[in-house]
Amino acid sequence: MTAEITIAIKRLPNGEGLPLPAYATAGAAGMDIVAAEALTLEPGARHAVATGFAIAIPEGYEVQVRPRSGLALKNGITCLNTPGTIDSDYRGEVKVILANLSVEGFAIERGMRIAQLVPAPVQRARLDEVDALDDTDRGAGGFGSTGR
Ligand SMILES: O=c1ccn([C@H]2C[C@H](O)[C@@H](COP(=O)(O)OP(=O)(O)OP(=O)(O)O)O2)c(=O)[nH]1
Ligand SMILES: [Mg+2]
Repeated sequence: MTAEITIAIKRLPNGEGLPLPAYATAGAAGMDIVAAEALTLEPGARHAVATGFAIAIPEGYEVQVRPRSGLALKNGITCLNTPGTIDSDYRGEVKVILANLSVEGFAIERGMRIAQLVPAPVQRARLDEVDALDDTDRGAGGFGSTGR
């Protein structure tokens, strides 16, 4: 059993009767979250899907909203902004920005598991503005500069 953090969760009126996010298996990295609304996502469309809950993440952590591979592979449904970032100071409803990359419409049902939440520690940084950066072998080479 790895260390756990505690995240406060508040069920919103539109989340009444829905399961809260939960791990599907003992070793799951993500808690599955369900849709709090029903809609059909047309090909190429996107929608911020309601989840019916809000959370308060401890300072020093974020929660990532990640797609489910089954929906991606079978239906072309993904999180457009993956991984979505839930800030520790956000108190609004968690939403899942789903996009349909397939050529068929996809029906999202209320209660359907649409994404997963993965908490992660956050490393913040202070910027130190300088006139010159140190030299490296790579230098400014990037974007395929080392070949295929
Ligand atoms: O998949 C997501 C991504 C974000 N959010 C919420 C929580 C997050 O804390 C807030 C802001 O997200 P982000 O910083 O990614 O978006 P932004 O476009 O930079 O908005 P803002 O100006 O509000 O920071 O929106 C979600 O509910 N789901
Ligand atoms: Mg932001």
